[in-house]
Amino acid sequence: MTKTKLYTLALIRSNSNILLGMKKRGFGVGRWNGFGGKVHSNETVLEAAKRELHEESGLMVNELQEAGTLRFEFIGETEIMEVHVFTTNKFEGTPTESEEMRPQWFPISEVPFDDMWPDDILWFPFLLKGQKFSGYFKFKGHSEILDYTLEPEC
Ligand SMILES: CNc1nc2c(ncn2C)c(=O)[nH]1
Repeated sequence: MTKTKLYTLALIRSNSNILLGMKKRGFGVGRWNGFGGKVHSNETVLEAAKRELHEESGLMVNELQEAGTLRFEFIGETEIMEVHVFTTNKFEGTPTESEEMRPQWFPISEVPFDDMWPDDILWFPFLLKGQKFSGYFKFKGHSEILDYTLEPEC
């Protein structure tokens, strides 16, 4: 019986740059990614997104725009990861390295997809255009996508 677990992912923009973090440990270690994590039972998805962003990057935000939803299945695992993706270009603070993440600004034209989750290159164009999206990815291990669906959502 598969169960869905909620996660958040926040991508912060500033002009033509995007803030990514190098994951220093745990799930996705060694890859650049947005900032996020698990949703606790006593908080909303939006509250979790803001909390995780601050914990991992030091940035504070008042608002986050919903950018899309990604669901991940990993062959052999019963949990479906449901990742709620957010974005904003309004934030306070300076990106600060945490135990989890080493933040770095990248020009949009230089997003290091080769060192990111393999699905990112597929849905980033929707994010960058401000087109909401919904995707489902079936992974074998952490680097092979067996199949996927990805569509714009209004
Ligand atoms: C499995 N692919 C994937 N997983 C992510 C991502 N961000 C957070 N998590 C847990 C991502 O971009 N791709």
